Amino acid sequence: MIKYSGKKRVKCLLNNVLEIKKLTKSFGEQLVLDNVSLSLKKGMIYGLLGANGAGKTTIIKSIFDFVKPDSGEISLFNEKMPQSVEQFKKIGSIIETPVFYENMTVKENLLLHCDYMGEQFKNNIDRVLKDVGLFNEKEKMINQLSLGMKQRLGIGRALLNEPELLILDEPINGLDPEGIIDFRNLILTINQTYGTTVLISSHILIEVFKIVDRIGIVAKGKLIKEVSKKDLEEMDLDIEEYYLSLVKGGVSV
Ligand SMILES: Nc1ncnc2c1ncn2[C@@H]1O[C@H](COP(=O)(O)OP(=O)(O)OP(=O)(O)O)[C@@H](O)[C@H]1O
Repeated sequence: MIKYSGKKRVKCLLNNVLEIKKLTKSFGEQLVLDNVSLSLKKGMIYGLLGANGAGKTTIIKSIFDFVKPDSGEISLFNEKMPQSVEQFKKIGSIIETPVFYENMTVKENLLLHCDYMGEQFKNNIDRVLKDVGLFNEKEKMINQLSLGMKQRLGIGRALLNEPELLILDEPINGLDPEGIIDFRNLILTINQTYGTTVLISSHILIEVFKIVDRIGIVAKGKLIKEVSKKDLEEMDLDIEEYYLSLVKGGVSV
């Protein structure tokens, strides 16, 4: 099903692809990130889980330098920020709602993305469109797509450059049940085939939990807990109950 031209990457849980240390950010009086540290090893799928307004998007925007942290340090592929454009080209991303040129077709939008990311990725356009179920819509204008179709296209665009790191902010928002299942299978296949590292932020706990290796729970700007899925499963804990016990702060888990 998925056949990118990139070399098959070996899953290796040794190197940190992303490392965030003691990130702090305030907007005016509001402390939005409070000393957040986390790291993603190569090949890991990491779920950043938290309520609306918890700070997930601000963490992600800081990785791309769209938000300037007040303090802290971010390293991508073992290099400290600020990053070169070439480093960012190793990433595929969705940040908030994917934005497209509305008066261009699906295919034209992806071609434009390749102008920036690399001409060689034009060969991937048909494949990613098939992978996200939009091959038959490739000549449609963006303004003819439904919300869920735009979300699928955002996922396709994020995969176009055969990224080493995928950063997906709320990727399943707007997807129908079939779209969510397709998304899950697609991410797992890419991760297992190419060793692609994945960071997914979401407030849809159960769905994201199905595919992650590790979760970090963000509440009110703090990373209040990191735990591996394996450990949670061994403790026989339900992700929703676990999450609620942590954010309500009553139970020590
Ligand atoms: N540019 C900004 N100026 C002022 N406040 C901001 C700005 N960006 C985010 N915030 C505030 O920072 C807090 C965290 O927002 P953020 O978007 O990071 O949360 P989130 O966890 O991604 O939420 P959601 O799940 O709703 O997307 C919120 O209270 C938000 O209002």
